[in-house]
Amino acid sequence: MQEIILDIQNLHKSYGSKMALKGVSLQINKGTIYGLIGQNGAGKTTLIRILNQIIEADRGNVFFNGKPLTARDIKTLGYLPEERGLYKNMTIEEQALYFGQLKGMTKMEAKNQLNYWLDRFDITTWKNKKIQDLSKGMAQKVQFIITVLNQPNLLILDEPFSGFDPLNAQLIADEIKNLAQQGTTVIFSSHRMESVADMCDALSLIHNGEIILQGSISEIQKKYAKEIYEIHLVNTHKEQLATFLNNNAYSTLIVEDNKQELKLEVTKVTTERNLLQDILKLGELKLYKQYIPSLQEIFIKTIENA
Ligand SMILES: Nc1ncnc2c1ncn2[C@@H]1O[C@H](COP(=O)(O)OP(=O)(O)OP(=O)(O)O)[C@@H](O)[C@H]1O
Repeated sequence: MQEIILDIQNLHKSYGSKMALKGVSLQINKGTIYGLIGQNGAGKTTLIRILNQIIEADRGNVFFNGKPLTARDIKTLGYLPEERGLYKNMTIEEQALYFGQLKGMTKMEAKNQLNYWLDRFDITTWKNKKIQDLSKGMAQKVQFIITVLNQPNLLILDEPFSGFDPLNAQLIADEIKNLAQQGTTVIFSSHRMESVADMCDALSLIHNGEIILQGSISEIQKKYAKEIYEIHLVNTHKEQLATFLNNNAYSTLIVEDNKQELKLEVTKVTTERNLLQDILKLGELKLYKQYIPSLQEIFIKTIENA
């Protein structure tokens, strides 16, 4: 059975009259990568700041490993904030020792972990470089190392790929997946919806402080895939087509009608009718395919309908 590591119940948070979170609840299983997705201003950072205890919720509960989340748990968290915070005048090693010790590591533990990661990324020669001498992407890599240095149980990453070129973004993505495989639970927050499908096992889509879509990626895709069909027909019977279009059992969009071929996108509104039988009356079938929308399409439609 899956073990729930984080149980967030009915969180509310307002800034003055602005309600940033309006009753957010979600559960995250241990060792999974969980996406927090939403447009700018949706409430993602507010939720993350509550988890990191930078701010307090007005109402609601957070349970970590079955117990209320407290300041003690901070040492077992890793947080990569959207606004990165490294000391420009410190060397990478000084930085690692400083942040490692803040998280309760000994100097030796911090050094060992730093060496492990520098070696893993093949950048051992960087150890005594100052942050001010690094490129933006190099500094991002160091920030990632600092975040995972204490081998956190829960890793919270806010837009982890911003500032990385595609190659380095892939490198970091692989490391995140690797950590999850070893048992680290990862919260991955992003407004870039396309990067989520590849990374996450499950997600919550937040819109105006509320969760409007939630579940595992496969559940979400299955749910949306069920009802939509891509259909191409030739030699269409116009009258029967008109009847079909007016049939309440389907919502039909004509994608293209180029005389030779009619392309339809049909959504089943009820399960009572047999779509294939109905379609076969309309003409000669060239394509009948269940349409699986991309996550990004699902998100955009869900937000539009919210
Ligand atoms: N300190 C604050 N004071 C007042 N309003 C705030 C404050 N922080 C956030 N907000 C408001 O709360 C809402 C949620 O903001 P939040 O930063 O949580 O969104 P987000 O999903 O992280 O957005 P982004 O993707 O742009 O980082 C927004 O309307 C924002 O303007």
